[in-house]
Amino acid sequence: MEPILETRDLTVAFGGHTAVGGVSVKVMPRTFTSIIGPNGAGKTTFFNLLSGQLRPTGGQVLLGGKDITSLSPARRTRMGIGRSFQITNVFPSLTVLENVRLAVQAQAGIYYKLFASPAKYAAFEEKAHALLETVLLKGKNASLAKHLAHGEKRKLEIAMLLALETELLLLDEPTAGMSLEEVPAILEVIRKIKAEGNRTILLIEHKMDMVLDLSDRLMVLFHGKLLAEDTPETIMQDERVQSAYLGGMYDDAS
Ligand SMILES: Nc1ncnc2c1ncn2[C@@H]1O[C@H](COP(=O)(O)OP(=O)(O)OP(=O)(O)O)[C@@H](O)[C@H]1O
Repeated sequence: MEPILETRDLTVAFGGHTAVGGVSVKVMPRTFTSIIGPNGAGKTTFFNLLSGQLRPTGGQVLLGGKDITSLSPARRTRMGIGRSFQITNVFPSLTVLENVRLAVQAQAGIYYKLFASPAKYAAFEEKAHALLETVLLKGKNASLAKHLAHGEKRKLEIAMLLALETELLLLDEPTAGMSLEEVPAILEVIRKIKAEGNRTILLIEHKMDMVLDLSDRLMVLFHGKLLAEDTPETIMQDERVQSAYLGGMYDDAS
């Protein structure tokens, strides 16, 4: 099987500082890969290189075997890379359902005509309902987005990301800023998306219990370099990873 995503010697330097250095990985379709590493290891920068927010100073990004290194973020989204912050806006004064319906409409290419036709409108709304069910936010359909709790807002963002229907999902710390009580709900949402089985998911996450629960593969970034890439079992026994742990790699974990 061909990898859906591949990086070859991917590198970006800011001034004299190499934030991501020579990272070569292959991600197989419909797998779940978590990217771990301490603060400043280059995880978000690596995502920026995949989604096109940043251009590398060296190396390549390939999607389905095609070199996409010079393509814009919008082109990459159309080709199948979805990243949560690419959603331009959660409209705070619209309801949860309206926000997701607009994301569904945008994916269908209907931006300006709010009511294209009653049949289409009903189909968009039905899809929005289904997405809200996936992210366990159905009870909040009628709430205004601005009234959601932080964890619920993240769920809304995930529903809007799913509306893009990209095969690849880049999730950058979906539990960031959440209270401990909110974390299990997000874990359940991600588990559910994984169980649907039709996506390739890359997750940046510090919460190791969550990472071990979800991942088929782990990538460990350390000072911008790929320290290891393997199954969670092998990674957890890897001496280099262990010494990185002992060296305080996860001091910041919560
Ligand atoms: N636009 C930029 N200009 C200069 N330096 C940058 C830029 N973006 C990232 N860096 C630097 O690159 C390094 C990697 O940062 P990055 O945010 O990718 O780390 P991270 O692994 O995602 O960390 P965290 O876990 O804290 O989110 C850091 O030293 C950061 O300061």
